[in-house]
Amino acid sequence: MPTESWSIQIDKEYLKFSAAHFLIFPDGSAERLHGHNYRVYVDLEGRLDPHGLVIDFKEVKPVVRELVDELDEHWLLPRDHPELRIDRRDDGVVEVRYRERYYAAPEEDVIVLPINNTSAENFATWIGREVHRRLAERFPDLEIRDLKVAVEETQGQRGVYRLRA
Ligand SMILES: Nc1nc2c(c(=O)[nH]1)N=C([C@H](O)[C@H](O)COP(=O)(O)OP(=O)(O)OP(=O)(O)O)CN2
Repeated sequence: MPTESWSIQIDKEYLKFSAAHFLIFPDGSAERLHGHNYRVYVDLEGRLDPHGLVIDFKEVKPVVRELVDELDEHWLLPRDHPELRIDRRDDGVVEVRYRERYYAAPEEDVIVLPINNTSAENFATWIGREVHRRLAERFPDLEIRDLKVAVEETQGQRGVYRLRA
């Protein structure tokens, strides 16, 4: 028996954020601190309502937009890496230590995310869970069957998170 499904896809040039990061590799080596213009893509599968909509694009885009705006122009740090230390000083400076490295930055420039490495996959995970949480909160009747969020770090390479209900 064939099954049918419906989804919306959001791929907008303005759904992007610029951020600094460094990735830590499995052998413990780490990239230099550098930045990317990340782009975010969202696919959402749900029930088709009597008006022929899964959900109005206009309801989803602001949720993604507010997330990318929150991340934009920050240094993104992983809270849960086992060897990276992040300390907030009383004078509003964040100190970051990784092995022999030491950095200090104003706390308003830094966002510490609940991830273990600043990979595109982990950014997609954090954004995907937040999109799901915020949509569920704002649209309690929305039935999300499948949500896919991709984060493109450099052109043509993306980390993808998928949540299936
Ligand atoms: N699975 C992942 N692998 C890598 C990630 C990641 O997020 N997930 N990230 C990086 C780097 O942070 C990096 O900035 C991208 O590196 P690279 O592949 O070298 O990117 P380029 O587009 O500059 O590479 P080209 O040589 O132009 O193809 C690394 N790996």
